[in-house]
Amino acid sequence: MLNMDERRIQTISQKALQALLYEVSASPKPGLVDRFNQGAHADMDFFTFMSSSAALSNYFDHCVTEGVNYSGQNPEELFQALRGLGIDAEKAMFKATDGVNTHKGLVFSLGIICAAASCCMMENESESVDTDTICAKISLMTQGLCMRELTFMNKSEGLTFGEKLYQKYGLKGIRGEVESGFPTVRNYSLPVLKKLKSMQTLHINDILVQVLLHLMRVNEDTNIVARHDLKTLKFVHYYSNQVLDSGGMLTPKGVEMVYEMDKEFIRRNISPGGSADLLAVTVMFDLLSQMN
Ligand SMILES: CC(C)(COP(=O)(O)OP(=O)(O)OC[C@H]1O[C@@H](n2cnc3c(N)ncnc32)[C@H](O[C@H]2O[C@H](COP(=O)(O)OP(=O)(O)OP(=O)(O)O)[C@@H](O)[C@H]2O)[C@@H]1O)[C@@H](O)C(=O)NCCC(=O)NCCS
Ligand SMILES: Nc1ncnc2[nH]cnc12
Repeated sequence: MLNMDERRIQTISQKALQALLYEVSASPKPGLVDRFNQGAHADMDFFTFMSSSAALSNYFDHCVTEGVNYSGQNPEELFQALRGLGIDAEKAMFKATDGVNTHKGLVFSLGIICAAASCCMMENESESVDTDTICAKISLMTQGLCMRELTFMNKSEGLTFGEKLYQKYGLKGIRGEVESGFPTVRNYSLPVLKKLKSMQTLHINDILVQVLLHLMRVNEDTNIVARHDLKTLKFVHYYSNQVLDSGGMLTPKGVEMVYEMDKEFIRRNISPGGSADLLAVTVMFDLLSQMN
């Protein structure tokens, strides 16, 4: 039987599911799956993401519980306990999507955030916990991850894209983002989300697309580099800047440019999947910060 505090902590997993659903629903997202089209993806659509999200809901509950179980203990052990859950969740995702990778990045990122948030809430005996505290815990949980899995990796076969891209370009991808406590979210996208929400005139859909553009102009998205190269990543940064300079989702001209950008990305087969993931992470931190 859960007591009041534990029931409250369990709502963290609902926020993770909401973050997944908000991310895929925001439209139009250049090159990504959304309510309007499949973006630069032949093998998945909006409904694939619904199936995947539903399949992951139990996983987030388990991560929250693990965070509670490991409160007051070594954060690195909490991370190790999560990895088995993450691998099982990836299997559940692939089963629900007939083998398509919809949420691999978010299984990793949101799983860690769920566990870190519940762990911090238990340790601080508080009903809410701020983003900096959760991110500091995440850094402790994952410290040494890049060195262990990228710098001193000693396998030469069966490398994931993330591992190959580190070897080729030195990009740390999602591991670097997590180990540093999500600096791209804390420094760029979360302040933009909070500012746009405080204006109280914009629809949440347009706010989310605008936040995505801000992410796309700075994020070292290994998903783009895996399909293309560093030049294409620079092109995405440049293009996102141009659209934001015209106002993005905040002006009629900017909105026109976002639709044009979607067509151009589909034509060029560009999918900013890493930025989509960080959009969901941004939403998650915002929802957690409103929990009190
Ligand atoms: C630790 C792992 C998650 C790392 O996996 P990997 O070595 O593959 O690492 P990365 O490539 O660096 O990243 C994995 C996914 O993270 C997303 N991502 C990339 N860059 C960033 C970034 N800068 N910030 C945030 N997130 C980022 C990205 O996910 C999105 O893309 C996915 C689609 O990818 P894919 O199918 O490869 O690409 P497509 O182009 O669509 O394929 P084709 O159509 O061309 O065939 C999608 O999922 C988005 O979410 C990266 O893909 C992992 O290996 C691991 O350890 N897993 C075990 C589970 C675990 O430990 N869990 C821990 C529990 S907390
Ligand atoms: N909406 C989306 N479209 C394509 N890849 C994604 N990865 C995470 N969200 C995505």
